[in-house]
Amino acid sequence: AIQQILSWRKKPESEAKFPGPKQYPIVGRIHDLPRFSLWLKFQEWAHEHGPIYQTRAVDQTFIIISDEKIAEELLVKRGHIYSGRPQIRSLIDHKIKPNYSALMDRHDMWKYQRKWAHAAMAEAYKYHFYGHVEMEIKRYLGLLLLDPARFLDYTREYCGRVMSRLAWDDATQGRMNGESADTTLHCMSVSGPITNTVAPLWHLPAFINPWYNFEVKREAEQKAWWLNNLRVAKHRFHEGTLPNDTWAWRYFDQLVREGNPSLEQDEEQEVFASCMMGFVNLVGVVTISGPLKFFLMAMGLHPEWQKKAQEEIDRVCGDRMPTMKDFADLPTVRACLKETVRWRSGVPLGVPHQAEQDDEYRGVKIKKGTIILACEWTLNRIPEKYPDGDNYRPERWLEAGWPTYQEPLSRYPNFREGHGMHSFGWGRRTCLGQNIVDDETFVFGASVLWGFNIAQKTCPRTGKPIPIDTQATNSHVILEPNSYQMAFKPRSDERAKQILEEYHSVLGKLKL
Ligand code: HEM
Repeated sequence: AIQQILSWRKKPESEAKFPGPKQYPIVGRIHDLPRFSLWLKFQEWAHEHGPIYQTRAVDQTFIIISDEKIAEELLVKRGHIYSGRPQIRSLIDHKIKPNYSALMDRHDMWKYQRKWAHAAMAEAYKYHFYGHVEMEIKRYLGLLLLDPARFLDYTREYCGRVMSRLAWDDATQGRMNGESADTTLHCMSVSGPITNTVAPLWHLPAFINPWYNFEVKREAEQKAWWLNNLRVAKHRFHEGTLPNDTWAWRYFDQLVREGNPSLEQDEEQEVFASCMMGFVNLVGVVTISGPLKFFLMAMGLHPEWQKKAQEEIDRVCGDRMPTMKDFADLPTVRACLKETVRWRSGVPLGVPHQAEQDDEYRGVKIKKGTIILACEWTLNRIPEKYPDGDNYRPERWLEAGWPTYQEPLSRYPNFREGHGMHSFGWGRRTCLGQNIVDDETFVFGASVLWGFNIAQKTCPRTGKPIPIDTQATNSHVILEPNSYQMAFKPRSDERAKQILEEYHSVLGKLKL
């Protein structure tokens, strides 16, 4: 507070500023920032103050961008300035530790981990993730048939299993992977521990600080779990039983090629490697399960689009289950998925960037340390690019005349290129998961719609559909919708039989 009062006295009156909401002494505008659905407040302010505005929470300045061009100018063209990450109060030293690739500052460790993960992902994409996505979907459909009420659980587990299979050849860790991701996301979100908003509480001494103690335990358990997985995988590599389509195998093979055939490493090196793989593994779960849960919701609420996609699938695949080979022929399925991620963003605030040095933009000085947020929720509702942005309109990707329409439809829309790629962030920090998002969501969407009709559940008392609040989420940085109900019915007895047969055919091959 004293620092602020002194800086007000020093500040020349005329210093140019971006517009923004009225700021109050000391608090700035922290008092009316909601902990849940914060993006709605940012959207409201964007309508009031324009595509770039600034606000303050105590002594931290934020610049909020709601325009693609401005975001590109700052976060891409000036990526050498705006690619840091801000401190999240309730995580410990995440800017420098190996277990937080996406939350580190840009230093050599970040560069190494990012390069490694990018190469591993690109290699696996060449082989469409070695068929694991298609194997896991057969398990998922079987479970959906047997126990449809648990569809939300199974959806997250499907995503966790694909990642754990790719990382360590151990899909059984998929459930734990999802839970661990969820807790980590809670701890790093404004909707999480109160210490993320009332930061001074974080500095209470450890013996009366439940938030700090929780975080120390959470982080230690997660790191120990990752390290154990690495060591098990190393043991299996030595034995010759670790499949070569895992990231762990790729890493050990690299060590061998670098002249370390015995894979001797000290603990620090092992921790580094286990965190590098563990983090990619972890970040790939909820990022995909959130959009998939919203996709099922959208299909239940928009039977007309469900029907269009099913007619397309039936025309192309008939009685066989869809696979990645059908990608080019199922644009309606892809449009429904792409529109889901636009309509209900999985990362609605974007991931914050931080200015690494002083800069000036449009005549306004931006200080080192300023946090820049390109608000994804607002970007997805810019009327010129996304007309009728509040509504679910997959036709914007399918029909000429819409600003986001792109040809050929055998290629667009997708999650790797073309319009709407701002969902995956900006410049040097762009998401590394686009390839797997493309495959995993496509196989999921096409297969579920091939096998099932999805409808809102009816209340047995009123006879009316049970309402779904499509905006109710956990408000994490990467979010999932709150629990909701939906009815799944196999589209025919024949399809149900096929789903069960396919389920049995993979049981022996999958780790359960
Ligand atoms: C629809 C799903 C997904 C969306 C919308 C999404 C979105 C994002 C966004 C907005 C960022 C921050 C970019 C920035 O700071 O400008 C990000 C970063 C990242 N994403 Fe994703 N993501 C998705 C799926 C995935 C998956 C499946 C993986 C991995 C398997 C992944 C791995 C990463 C990593 C490693 C980063 C950190 C990059 C860095 O800081 O250097 N993402 N993602």
